Amino acid sequence: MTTQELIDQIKRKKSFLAIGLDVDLNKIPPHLLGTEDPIFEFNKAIIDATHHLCVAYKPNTAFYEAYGIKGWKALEKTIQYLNDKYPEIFTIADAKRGDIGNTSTMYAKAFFEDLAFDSVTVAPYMGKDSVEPFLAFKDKHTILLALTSNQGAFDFQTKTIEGKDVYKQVLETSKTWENSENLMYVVGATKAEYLTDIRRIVPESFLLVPGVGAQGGSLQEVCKYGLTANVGLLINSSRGIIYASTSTDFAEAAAEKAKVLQQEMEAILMAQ
Ligand SMILES: O=c1ccn([C@@H]2O[C@H](COP(=O)(O)O)[C@@H](O)[C@H]2O)c(=O)[nH]1
Repeated sequence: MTTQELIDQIKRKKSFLAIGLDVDLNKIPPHLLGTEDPIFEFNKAIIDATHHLCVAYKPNTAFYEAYGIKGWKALEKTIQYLNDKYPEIFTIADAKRGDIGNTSTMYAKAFFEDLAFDSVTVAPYMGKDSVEPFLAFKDKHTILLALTSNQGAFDFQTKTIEGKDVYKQVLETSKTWENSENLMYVVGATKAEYLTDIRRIVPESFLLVPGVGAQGGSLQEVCKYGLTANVGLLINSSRGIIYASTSTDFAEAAAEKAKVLQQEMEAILMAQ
C-alpha cells in the first residue's frame, strides 16, 4: 500500500487508529477456547466488528510466537483474512527485527513476501546495513524504533552522544538512506513532549504511536505536537480495545472502545 492510499483511507474514515491484535489466551473470552483456532476466531471477530473504525491492524508477533506453530499459523490466517477481506487496511507486523544484512533479508522476506504485511517494525541499533534489506522492498514500509513508549527509552535513546540525542541521530541518519521515503517511525504516546523536536527532523513522516490507553499516553497531546497536514500519525491501542469485555459480547465491546477513539480523532481532524 502506498502512503497516499493510507492517507486517503484516513480521510475517508476520519480515523487514524491502528488496533493492536495482541492476543493472550489467558485474556480472551473462555467460550473461544473450545474452538479449533481460538486466536484466529478472536481476531476475526474483532476485525469484523472494528474495520470501519480503524485504518490499520498491528499484531505484535510476540503474542503469536509464544504459542509456537499454532500461534504462527493463527498469525498467517489473520493477515490472509485481512488482505482478502479488507485489502484497504494497512497492516503492521510489530516484530522489532534487524540483524546483519543477509539475516535482515530473510526477516524482510518473511514479513513482506511470505506473510504479505504492508510494514514491519525494525530496531535501528545495528545500523544502515541491517535496515537496508527492509527498505529494498520499495512498495513496503519499514517502521524504525525512534523513541519508544517504555521507561527504558531513557536508558539509551535520550542519551547524548557527540552532542546529539541518540533518537535524533536515528531520525537524521535514517533520512539519508536509500528509499527513506518508505520509512515510518515509532514514537511512544508517553513521549508527546518530544514531538516538536521530532517533527523538526521528520516533518512529514508517518509516526506509529503506541502507548495511548493502557500505558497512559494522551491522544490530544500527541496530536497537538505530532499532527501534520496529511495527519502523519497512526495511533495504536491494543489492550484498551481488544479486552474491553471477556464475555460473548467482546467484539461489540471492542467496537465501542474503538468508536470512542475514532470520534475523538474525527473531532481533532475537523478542528485542524
Ligand atoms: O514503543 C513501543 C513500541 C511498541 N509497543 C507495542 O505497542 C503495543 C501497545 O499495546 P497497549 O496494550 O495499547 O499498551 C504492544 O504491542 C507493544 O509491544 C509499545 O507499546 N511501545
